[in-house]
Amino acid sequence: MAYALPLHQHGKSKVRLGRVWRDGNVHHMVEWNVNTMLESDMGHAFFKGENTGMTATDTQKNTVYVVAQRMSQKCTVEQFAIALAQHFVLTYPLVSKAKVYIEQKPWNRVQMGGLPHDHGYALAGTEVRTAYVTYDKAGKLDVTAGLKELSLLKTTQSGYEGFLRDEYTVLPEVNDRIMASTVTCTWKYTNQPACYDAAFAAAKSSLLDAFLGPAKGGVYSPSVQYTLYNMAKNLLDRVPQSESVFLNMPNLHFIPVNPVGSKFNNDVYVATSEPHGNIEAVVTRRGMIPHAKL
Ligand SMILES: O=c1[nH]c(=O)c2[nH]c(=O)[nH]c2[nH]1
Repeated sequence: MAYALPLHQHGKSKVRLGRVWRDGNVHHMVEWNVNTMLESDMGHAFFKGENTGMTATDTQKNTVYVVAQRMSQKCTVEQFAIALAQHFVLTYPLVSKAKVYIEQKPWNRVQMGGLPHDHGYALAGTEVRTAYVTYDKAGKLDVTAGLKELSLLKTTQSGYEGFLRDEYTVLPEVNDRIMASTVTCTWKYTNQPACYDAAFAAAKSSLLDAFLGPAKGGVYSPSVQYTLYNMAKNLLDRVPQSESVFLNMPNLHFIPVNPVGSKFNNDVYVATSEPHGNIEAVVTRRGMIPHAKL
């Protein structure tokens, strides 16, 4: 039997990275999901099991981080994709064509009080507003408002230090890291607000303000736990009709990368969502009954 190999290619999929360019206190951040695919003169790998001259997919993944770091000026996803594709073709003699497909997450700089935040981002168009209502024969009405999938990120003003260390602990202590979360929050009303829309707007901005801090400079977070508690307190302060707040905040890790042949320079991160930390709490006004997790 004679066989043909009309197509072969190999690449790395879902190389997720964060890239931060720091211009003084003002930071620019992108999150990219990169997929590479190389067409190359590698028939011998298929026919004979010989890998000579093959650009391993692991090398392709490492190269994504290296080229991301080399983009020393803030660049577009197209410019990065061009640099990466050209690198593969110009570096490896057997590669005839590089195909680079990238998806960019819609992280947008948050506007706070009309000012662009120095280092605070929110994911566009993901947030869902929720309402949970019960009403019984005795005429008792309970209204629990909320939101979910509110994704927030800050490129600095976050750290995590002083935690228990034992033989299972390898996490380094840091006083500067990216903090990102997809917030779920519900709050139960003791009294019904005159306007649910206005109460919702106040609740949402209380969460954003406590997570990100002021547009200029932000606010330091020593942990997701501390920030979560401040977000809940802020909501209780600014929405006087609320009595109990539930918050769930996954800790979506951005892990510093040492690109091959170089060092982490507060610039390139592996963007992950699995596994992730998960922090949640109910915060009430003193004496109030906490509402159940929905
Ligand atoms: O803010 C954090 N809280 C944690 O509980 C935790 N655990 C961890 O590994 N990193 C972090 N960060």
